[in-house]
Amino acid sequence: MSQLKKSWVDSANSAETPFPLNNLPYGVFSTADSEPRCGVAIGDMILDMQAAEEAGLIEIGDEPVFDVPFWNELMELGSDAWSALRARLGQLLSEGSPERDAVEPLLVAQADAELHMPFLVSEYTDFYAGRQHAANMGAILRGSPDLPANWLHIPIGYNGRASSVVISGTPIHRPNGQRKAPDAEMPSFGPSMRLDIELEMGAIVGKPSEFGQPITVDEADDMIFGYVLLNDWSARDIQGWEYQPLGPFQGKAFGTSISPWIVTAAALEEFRAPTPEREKELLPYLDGSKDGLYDIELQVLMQPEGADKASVVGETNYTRMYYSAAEQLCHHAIGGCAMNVGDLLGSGTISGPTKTEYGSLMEMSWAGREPFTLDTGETRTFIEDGDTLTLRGAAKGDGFQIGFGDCVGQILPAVNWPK
Ligand SMILES: O=C(O)/C=C/C(=O)CC(=O)CC(=O)O
Ligand SMILES: [Ca+2]
Ligand SMILES: [Mg+2]
Repeated sequence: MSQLKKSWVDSANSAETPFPLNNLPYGVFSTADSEPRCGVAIGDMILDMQAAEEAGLIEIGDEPVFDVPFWNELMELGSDAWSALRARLGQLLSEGSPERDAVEPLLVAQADAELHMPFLVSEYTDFYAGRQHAANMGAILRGSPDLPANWLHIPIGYNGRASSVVISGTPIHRPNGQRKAPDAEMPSFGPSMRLDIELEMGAIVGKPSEFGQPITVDEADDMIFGYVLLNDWSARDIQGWEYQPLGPFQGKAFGTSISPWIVTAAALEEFRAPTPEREKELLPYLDGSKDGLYDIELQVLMQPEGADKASVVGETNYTRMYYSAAEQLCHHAIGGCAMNVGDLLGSGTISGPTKTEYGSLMEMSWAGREPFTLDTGETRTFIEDGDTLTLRGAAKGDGFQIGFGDCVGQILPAVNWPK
């Protein structure tokens, strides 16, 4: 395990900062006097990449890459460019850099910046690859923790909506929709009464695959540019009524929040961890040579409106997944589906074996039957209007961490309908 890499940016040299030189995550920011532009987080500052490129400090490719407010153009240049940029940023920002005087004026305080979507989401797919989550959902909804017959063989997924993916901090209206109580004769329309979160990691595809051409798990692994935290907000009552037999639709289409910084696969490399032992051997096309998960500690926090602090309601680790993002991506493309730069893959809800490790309120409250208590003394089953939900994550190294930046969303009341 490497050590903290020292930077001349003082705030980057602590065990507490999510953004030491070891991390260098990619985001998009604006300030009172600048439009959205690409930036790299370092300590409590952001390096303005557009300004760095204009100043000739960054030269990647033949044409400007940072004249646009998203990271897709860098991704499109391929993995040699990804490595070259990371190495160059390391030079510019490391302790003793001869270029410090040129770089320092291009730093902006994170406190003065607003963060925006770091990349253009091409398409969004969500998986169902957390074993404990799948067992819990079976127990709650179908009376048995037994997994569906295909579960140990296929990373199950559904195609979501890129248009529903939003940056951390975006408020989410409680969705209206159709739902039907089990004993009701007819469905009714109105605000979801079972509004939930899903704790997930999002993998970002940075290299395309060709239409009609399958890929291997190792190729898929190389295609992943980086990761974000992902909250797949879910309306359980809408979902429960609509999703048989074709899968989630409106119940998961009203908002999916992501954390603001793309943490690169390169920064996470030393935190690789294996998938759990296979209970059923996977078909050979799903074999890969690398450990496909990462040791990333994850938390879910909940804060009612007006409460002075958030309560930790769940804590788990990305290593709880059964399938890796590379396996999911390989499976996604195996029949010939083209994968594009900017595709976002949700891992599926991450839950561990004990109640404190559950990644959704559905599980924490066992479908509303067992309310849980916040530090404020209030109880919850599902989300109430005004509640703020936060996902937090970091890979913990020896004296440093690779943090993601929080993935935050507050729930607003449903929009009136009919208007
Ligand atoms: O098991 C069910 O009936 C429902 C499962 C989910 O809603 C989970 C889902 O959307 C995929 C995931 O995030 O794991
Ligand atoms: Ca999900
Ligand atoms: Mg360009």
